[in-house]
Amino acid sequence: MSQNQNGKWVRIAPEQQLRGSSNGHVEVGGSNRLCINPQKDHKSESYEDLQLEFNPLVFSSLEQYLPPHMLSLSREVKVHYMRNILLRYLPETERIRIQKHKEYRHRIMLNYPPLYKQIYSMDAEKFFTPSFLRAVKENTEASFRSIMAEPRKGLYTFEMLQPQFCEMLMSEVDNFERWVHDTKFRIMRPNIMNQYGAVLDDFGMESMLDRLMSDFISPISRVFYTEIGGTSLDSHHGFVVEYGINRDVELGFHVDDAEVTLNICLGNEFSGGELFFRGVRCDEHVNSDIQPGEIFDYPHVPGHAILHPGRHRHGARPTTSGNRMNLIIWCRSSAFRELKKYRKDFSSWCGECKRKKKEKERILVLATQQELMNRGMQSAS
Ligand SMILES: O=C(O)CCC(=O)C(=O)O
Ligand SMILES: [Fe+2]
Repeated sequence: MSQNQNGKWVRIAPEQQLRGSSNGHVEVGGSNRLCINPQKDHKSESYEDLQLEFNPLVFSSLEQYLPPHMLSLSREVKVHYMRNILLRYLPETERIRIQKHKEYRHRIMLNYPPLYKQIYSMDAEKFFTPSFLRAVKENTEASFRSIMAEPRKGLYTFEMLQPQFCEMLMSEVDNFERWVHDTKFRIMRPNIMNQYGAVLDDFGMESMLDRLMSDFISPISRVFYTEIGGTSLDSHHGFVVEYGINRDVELGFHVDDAEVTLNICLGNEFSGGELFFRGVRCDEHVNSDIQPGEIFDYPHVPGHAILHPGRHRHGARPTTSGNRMNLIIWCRSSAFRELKKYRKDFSSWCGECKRKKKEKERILVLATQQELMNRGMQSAS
C-alpha cells in the first residue's frame, strides 16, 4: 500500500497503469485502486438508469472513494473503472449466472403486458393503510409499537396493506401466470421449495420493492433488528407464494435466505395455512432442538404482515380449502453476511448459542463455588 497527498490507497490487485488516451477516454488497466478515505464533500452521481450486474447504489457509494482526479470525469469512465474493481470479486460462473438472469428478465419485460401499471411504482397512500403510513412517517420505536403486536420476541405482526392493493396485486399475478401458460414461457419459481408462485422482481416490480424495503422495512428493522443486520439491508428477493387447489399445499420447515423477512397475506378465502415458528438459529445450530417458549403458530389475516428474522425457523401448514396468496420480501444485508464470516458466537440472536453460553456460565459458577468451598475446608483443617 502506498500514500499520496489525499490519503492512503487501498491496494486491490497488482498494480497497472491508468492511461489517458488521445480521444479523452481513460484506458483502465486490470487493476484499479480506491482511496481508503472517501471524499465526503463529493456528490456522487446516480447510476440507477444503467443496466449493470451490480446494484447501482454500490457505484454511487464507491464513487467517493475514487482517486480524486477521477471525480470530475464522465460517468461512463467512472462506471468502467469501478466495474473493473467489482468484477474481481465475482467468480466467472457467478458472472455468467447474473448475465443469464438479466437476459431472462429482459425477455419477460419485453413481452409481458402488465394489467395494472400503477402498482409497478410506489404509491404509498394507495398501497398502505393509514395506521401503517402514520407509524412509518413518525419513525420512532413508540410509533411502530403502537400498531404492532409482538407475540414472541422478535416477531411483529401488524395491519399493512389496503384491500384494493391486495386485489390488484393478486390479479396482476394471475394475469402473469396466465401469460406464462399461454406463451409457454418457462419461468423460475421463487425458490426450490415452491412449484407455484412468481418472482415479482423478474417482471418489473424490482424498483417498487426496493422502495418498499428502503423506505418502509428498513426504518422498522433499524429499530428492532440491530443484532441481525437490520441497520444495513441492501438487497431483496420479492415474490408471491400461492397455496390451495391446483397450487402448492404447504411449506416444509426452513430458514429463509434473508436477514429480515416480511410476509404479508394478500388474501382470498382460505382455511389453514398457518405459519409455525420454532426459534432463531445460526448456520451451525439450524437443526438443534426446540426450546421451551420457542413454539409459536401464526394464522394469516389478509392485509396483515408478519415481520421476522430470516433465521427464525418456520414453515407453513397445509392450506386445507380455498386459495391463499402471500407477498414475501426477503431483505438481505451484505455487510452483516461479511461480518458473520469472522464470528462464531451468535448468542445475541441464536437460541442455541445463547443456551450453550448460559450452560457454560452455569458450569463455571458451579466450579468456582466448589473451588471456594474446597479452599474454605482446607483453611479450616
Ligand atoms: O407460506 C407462507 O406464508 C410462508 C412462505 C415462506 O416462509 C417462504 O416462502 O419462505
Ligand atoms: Fe420462509
